[in-house]
Amino acid sequence: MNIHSDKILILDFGSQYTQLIARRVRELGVYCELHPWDMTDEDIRAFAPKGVILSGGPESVIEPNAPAAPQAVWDLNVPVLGICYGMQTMAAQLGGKVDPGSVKEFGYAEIRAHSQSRLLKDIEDRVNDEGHGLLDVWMSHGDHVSQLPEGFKRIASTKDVPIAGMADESRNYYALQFHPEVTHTTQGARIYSRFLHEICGCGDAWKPGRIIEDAIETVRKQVGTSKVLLGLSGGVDSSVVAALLHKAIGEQLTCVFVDHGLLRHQEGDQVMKIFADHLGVKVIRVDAEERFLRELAGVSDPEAKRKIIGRLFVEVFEEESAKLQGIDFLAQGTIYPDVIESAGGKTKKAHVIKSHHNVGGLPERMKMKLVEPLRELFKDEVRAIGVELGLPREMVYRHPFPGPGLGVRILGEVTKAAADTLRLADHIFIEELRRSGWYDKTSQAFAVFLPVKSVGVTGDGRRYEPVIALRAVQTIDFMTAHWAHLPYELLDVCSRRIVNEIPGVSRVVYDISGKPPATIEWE
Ligand SMILES: Nc1ncnc2c1ncn2[C@@H]1O[C@H](COP(=O)(O)OP(=O)(O)OP(=O)(O)O)[C@@H](O)[C@H]1O
Ligand SMILES: O=c1[nH]c(=O)c2[nH+]cn([C@@H]3O[C@H](COP(=O)(O)O)[C@@H](O)[C@H]3O)c2[nH]1
Ligand SMILES: NC(=O)CC[C@H](N)C(=O)O
Ligand SMILES: [Mg+2]
Repeated sequence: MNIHSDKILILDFGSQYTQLIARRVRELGVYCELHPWDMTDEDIRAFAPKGVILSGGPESVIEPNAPAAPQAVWDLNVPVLGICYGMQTMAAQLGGKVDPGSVKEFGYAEIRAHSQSRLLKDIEDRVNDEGHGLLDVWMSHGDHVSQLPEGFKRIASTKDVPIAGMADESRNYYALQFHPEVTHTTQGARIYSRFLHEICGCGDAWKPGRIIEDAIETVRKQVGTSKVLLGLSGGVDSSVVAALLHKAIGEQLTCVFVDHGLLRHQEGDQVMKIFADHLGVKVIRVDAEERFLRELAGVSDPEAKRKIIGRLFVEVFEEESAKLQGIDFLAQGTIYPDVIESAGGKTKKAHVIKSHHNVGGLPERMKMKLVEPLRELFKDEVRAIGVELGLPREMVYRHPFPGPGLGVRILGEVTKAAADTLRLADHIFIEELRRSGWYDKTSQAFAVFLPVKSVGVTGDGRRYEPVIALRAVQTIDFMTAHWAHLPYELLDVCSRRIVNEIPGVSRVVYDISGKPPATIEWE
């Protein structure tokens, strides 16, 4: 069976949890795609899902012109599951009624499951005296369904909301006011499994091993006997693409790894060791440190620095591909959140906060076709595939590292001396995070070089040297982030080691800014 043959369509009404729904569905072995709620009827029919999930959302169905599910959803003759707003719009569209509640439910709630529902049958945390199942769930709503549509029965209630779940089993329509996709809803995965596997009849073919087989087949068909070029950074996404393409097309793949002198401690050697030595991948290491540093000399504006680095990346790639000749394809590590975000981005009028370096500007000018084997995958799936392909865990689970590297972590002008100092400080910080078990509890952590001098005293001597700032954040999608509350003892060890082991540092500070208002990188 094809891994894409059983697929679920998730229509996004703007909930904070929509991506989480998609991840839960994927974890249960079912392929799904997430599309905006106003997807056209034609596209929905063409997608041919085995079931549809309507997400939650911030709007109220009571307002005029509130978002609604397209007609095709009701005409497809497949099961539909409405979550929160999805339940409310289902009720409103099929002839029921939704009212603003006098009691709003945010957070924990206890659900009482009502008898005979195919969706919730025997799924419970506890049973009450009358034999009804009770579930601990997570709620986040103001409105509620006050009158069931024709043909529906109530399948769940809370003490404040009489209709917290409903179903029309003859048509396979189900709806829940709570969010089964969040981990606080302890039976959430079982509820989704019931919907996907039993009600929609989906299999569980979407698994790392099968995804790899499928991707290999697709790449081979697409590429034929042509040559493919991949920019390999040693980061998670491009590393997994390299391992996958190596398996799919072997010698037809050439990777270009640009050592711009702004990499982490011994990173260049590590990348070469893993890919060229162990995995036998063809990797060209371009030593471009001098060129990058020369062009960056005297430049201190963050955007100007980013633009220079971006341009140099493109130049290096162009030069290398010209040398190789006959390259028809450019491989990229585009992943599903990139696709979702750039689709949403078309209508958004966002400010440019910082221009992320982008190898995506390359293909059109180089007339190469794109190979993007990770386009459908979330980061956790990319990681699972990386492990399956035999990449070392440390590489697959490492924190992301921006393309411009230390260039945006040395504030102001970038110099070799600053890069060397920062590399050492960063290395100490990461080493201590790993030692203490905090590396895996943070999403990204690094050191920043601040070119302000401050006075210190070591032994009996005076120091007048720059400052190192440490930053560690916890985040799911890197769009918002909390600063990590690292233990004082850990910060203490890092601070002492950095000042003792690196002569060019007088002082260490810890960044306690969230995003927003700050960004994760300092420039
Ligand atoms: N030093 C480099 N040499 C060659 N290509 C690079 C380099 N740095 C970045 N790239 C290219 O830019 C792309 C985007 O970088 P990005 O940091 O977003 O992804 P990544 O490095 O693959 O993974 P991660 O997000 O885990 O760091 C990479 O996939 C890679 O193709
Ligand atoms: O490949 C990249 N090229 C870039 O130019 C770039 N700038 C920021 N980042 C990474 O993006 C995430 C969010 O960072 P900010 O909060 O600083 O915008 C964080 O994970 C950053 O490390 C980049 N990644
Ligand atoms: N999380 C949701 O989907 C909320 C739905 C709707 N906005 C309400 O407040 O009831
Ligand atoms: Mg990277």
